[in-house]
Amino acid sequence: MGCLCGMNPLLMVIPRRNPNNSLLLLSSYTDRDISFASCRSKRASFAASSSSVSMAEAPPASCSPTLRDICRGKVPEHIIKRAEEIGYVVPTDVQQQSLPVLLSGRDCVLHAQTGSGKTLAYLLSVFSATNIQRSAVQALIVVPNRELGMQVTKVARMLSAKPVGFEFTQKTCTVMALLDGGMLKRHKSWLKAEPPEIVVATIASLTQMIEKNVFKLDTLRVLVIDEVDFIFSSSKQVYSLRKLLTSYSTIHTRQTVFASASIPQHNRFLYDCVQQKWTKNDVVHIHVNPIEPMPSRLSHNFVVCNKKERLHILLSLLQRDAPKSGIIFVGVQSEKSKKAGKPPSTTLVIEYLRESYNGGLEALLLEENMNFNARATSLSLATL
Ligand SMILES: Nc1ncnc2c1ncn2[C@@H]1O[C@H](COP(=O)(O)OP(=O)(O)OP(=O)(O)O)[C@@H](O)[C@H]1O
Repeated sequence: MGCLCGMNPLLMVIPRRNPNNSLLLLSSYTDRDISFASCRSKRASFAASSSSVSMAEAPPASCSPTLRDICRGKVPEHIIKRAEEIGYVVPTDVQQQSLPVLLSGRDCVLHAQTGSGKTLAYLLSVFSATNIQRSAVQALIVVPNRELGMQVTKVARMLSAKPVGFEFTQKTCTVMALLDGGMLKRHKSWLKAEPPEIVVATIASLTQMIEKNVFKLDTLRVLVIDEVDFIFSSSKQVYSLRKLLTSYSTIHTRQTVFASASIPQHNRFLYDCVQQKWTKNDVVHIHVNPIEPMPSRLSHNFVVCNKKERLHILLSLLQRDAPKSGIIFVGVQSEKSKKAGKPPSTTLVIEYLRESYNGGLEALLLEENMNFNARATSLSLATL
């Protein structure tokens, strides 16, 4: 990696010899609520990941199935429509590989990095198994903490809302969040009076409700354990989780889904799943390997130069290393320059490189001094 510094760090290029070159920056997005533009970038990075599940070779990108293609006939039409409305059209790698398995009703271990789209994959499966005509808890999603629970609930509620202009007379699916610190009293009466179809719960709140006999899991059709590694690493939660998996409900009447970014000793975990009767014998492990966040070796070079030379030095570095892609950090435009009606620094850099650089380069331009979220939403991609 080459880095060129003037008075402030300014420019960074990632040379061709780094096999993950264009992925370094993209793989750093982990925020769940980033804009769709950055989600798309993120998904671009998934193309390089691989899976351990043996499936028919993925079709070429041009004829890759859409989420609608995969979910047609299995997931209710209003949910598919709503997903499209939100912007979920093209499946991520993990969704493409797991949805056929999940929608067939088989037990599944979803093992893919944070932000790869596991939540949407299991939620679509939950909606496919939920019968809206039946007022009973049919799906339970267990999360390690309140924060994750709130995020999952939000996505589930977003998906179950009525799509714009959709002719729909029946009621929509109800999603209850049973999270630590919540108003459990109110939930208690809600659960008794009109049971929701989907419950998102932390293991502590859930156990409390089950032990107080407020609700039973005999109508359960899908059980999802999200961030399973986290739950299993906490001795407080593990006892209740084991009970949930084997005593409060049974593998014979439910589909079981485990999701996690990391599952240490995953072969051992899969073995335990079957041995301990947490899942059925034919559980499928969908493993989408994480992209190496960094190459194994980094070399950091920098050039000290004065302000006027910066663009010229950047050009020399590009010509020397001929990178396929690069991240260019650009100084923020000064108020004086803005008032003078000059174009922003990002435009100047792109224009200069377009005119002077002959090699092909996919460049991401980032303005310095931005916080993470501002960077995620303001990334401008230029192909030179
Ligand atoms: N098919 C899709 N198209 C567009 N955006 C998507 C798609 N699937 C997921 N996303 C977006 O990608 C982001 C990450 O997805 P998600 O939260 O499902 O990942 P995850 O694998 O469950 O992450 P974690 O390990 O943190 O639970 C979210 O902002 C989500 O809205």
